[in-house]
Amino acid sequence: MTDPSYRHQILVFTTPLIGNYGVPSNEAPTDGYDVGMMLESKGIQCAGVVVADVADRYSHYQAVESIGDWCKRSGIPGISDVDTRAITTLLRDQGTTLGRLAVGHDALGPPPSPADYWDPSLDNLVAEVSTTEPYTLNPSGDVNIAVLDFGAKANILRSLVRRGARVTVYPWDFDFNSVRDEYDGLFLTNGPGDPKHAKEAISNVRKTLEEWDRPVFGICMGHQIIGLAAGLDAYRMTFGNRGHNQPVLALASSGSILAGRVYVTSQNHQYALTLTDPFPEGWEPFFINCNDSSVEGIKSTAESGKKVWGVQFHPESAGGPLDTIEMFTDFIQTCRDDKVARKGSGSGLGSAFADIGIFAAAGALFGE
Ligand SMILES: NC(=O)CC[C@H](N)C(=O)O
Repeated sequence: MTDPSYRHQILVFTTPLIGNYGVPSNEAPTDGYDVGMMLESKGIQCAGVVVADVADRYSHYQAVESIGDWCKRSGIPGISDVDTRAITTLLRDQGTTLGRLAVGHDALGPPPSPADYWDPSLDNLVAEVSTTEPYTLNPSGDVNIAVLDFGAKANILRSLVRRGARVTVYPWDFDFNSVRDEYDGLFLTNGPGDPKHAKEAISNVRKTLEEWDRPVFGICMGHQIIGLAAGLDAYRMTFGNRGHNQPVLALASSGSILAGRVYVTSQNHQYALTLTDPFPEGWEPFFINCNDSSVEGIKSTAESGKKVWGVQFHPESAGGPLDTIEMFTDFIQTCRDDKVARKGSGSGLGSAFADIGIFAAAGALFGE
């Protein structure tokens, strides 16, 4: 509910009982990074919630209020005691659709005309959720990472900072090219809506990809922006991919140590990059979704001399499986090795991201 990529969406929960753990406080971050402790952003981002059975009585040692009180305090409507199985069946047949919440007379009266609905996908939602001012987290970090904020989930920022990075977050339309030489790497975040609306970001990132050879990593919207900047197209999916159990295959052709294995991932997206053959020069597909064969990742080819990766899924997955969390470790380590190599004190460091072995330290997967 607090993932900014869900901005303006009504969420229908398929789990029948919602709210029994209550809602935790996001205040007083004890991790010191000032992105909040628990939630994925400062508050509820979705437009409404639909649940079968809402728990008014909650029980969890970290809970401070019920989901009902939280929604009320946030001005977000919720509806319960509806048959979410029937709604899910409908959505699974016709795909994601425009909708409204109505009770009493409103629900019984004549349905609104299509013109009464606002389609959020027609607007640039990124501009609504991005930071308006740059800010820096962990100023003493040893590797300098710039983040373009399309609606960042807090756990992306936590995942960068926890690995020792100094992180400066810029508004979505900031031209990173004006400061790029100060940075060891660029990160592009997730974000809501149709990626094609973020035109300024696409053209800025295109320039970066053409002229800069330091590491770039993008997640979800960030991956779509990299793809559009690289010359791929994007389309609106009928169903989108959501939930915490989306299987993705690392393609054998990617030449990566990950190749040929399937990872379970957390996802929330409605748009996807179009799979073309051939891919634009200098690029190759990295991951493919095992359920619907959609593009789940792209990377720069070894021959291109670049170190750029985009993944449609969420390696930072809060909550969700941690199969791919080490992509953050490898991104930061690649930036660090690259920095050392640039300073001339490295010897053969800066090996390609995908070859370091995302899963080399299997134990670390469980240490996160
Ligand atoms: N989580 C995301 O970044 C979503 C990306 C984009 N808004 C989509 O729906 O495809």
